[in-house]
Amino acid sequence: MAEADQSVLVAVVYHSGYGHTAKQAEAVAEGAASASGVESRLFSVEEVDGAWEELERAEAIIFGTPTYMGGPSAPFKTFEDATSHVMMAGKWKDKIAAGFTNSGSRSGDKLATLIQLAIFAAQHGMHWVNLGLPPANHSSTGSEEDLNRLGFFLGAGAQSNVDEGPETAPPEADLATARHLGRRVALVARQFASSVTT
Ligand SMILES: Cc1cc2nc3c(=O)[nH]c(=O)nc-3n(C[C@H](O)[C@H](O)[C@H](O)COP(=O)(O)O)c2cc1C
Repeated sequence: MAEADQSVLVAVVYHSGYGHTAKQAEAVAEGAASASGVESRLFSVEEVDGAWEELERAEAIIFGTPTYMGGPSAPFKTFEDATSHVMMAGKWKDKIAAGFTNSGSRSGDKLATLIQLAIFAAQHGMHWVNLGLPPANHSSTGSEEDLNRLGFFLGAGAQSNVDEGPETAPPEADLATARHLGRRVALVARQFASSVTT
């Protein structure tokens, strides 16, 4: 945990097969770093083997994966399974956690992925932070530009048209929603770190 004069660390661990969820992950990390006194680090699951110590040092870890076949992608699940030794040692207990996912369809069963990420965090004894935005784009005055246009509560959702590359998908509204989640987690982590007494 950070000392009073140290910056709070928010780590983002993600998988992305084709680059779309990577864009969402970058936005989450950018949002986290926008909070003063907070440093964010981005790790793909492919590079996580060199990052265990840094993850242990982090006040918060935000998990992100594309939704494949109605759940986290296989590489992300491999990462989850690789954390069993971390879980047994209680190394992430009482850290802050949150999650995000991106997929091709508006729904695409993304909620199942967010629920799985929340269960994963709970198995580690982490404290789950939700999205904290009202559902948008659900009335005649809503639009595709709204924050949380896909209407999730548990975490951040994004939707990438399957015929577009990561240069244009997911759209800006979903990236702004991701930035919101990163900043929200950073503020909670900062508050949590400052209130920890020994
Ligand atoms: C194996 C596979 C399974 C997929 N399953 C779903 C799904 O269940 N729901 C959905 O909406 N999109 C699904 N998609 C589409 C991806 O979620 C979508 O293309 C996403 O943007 C990919 O993110 P990435 O570029 O980060 O890998 C699937 C794609 C693949 C390759």
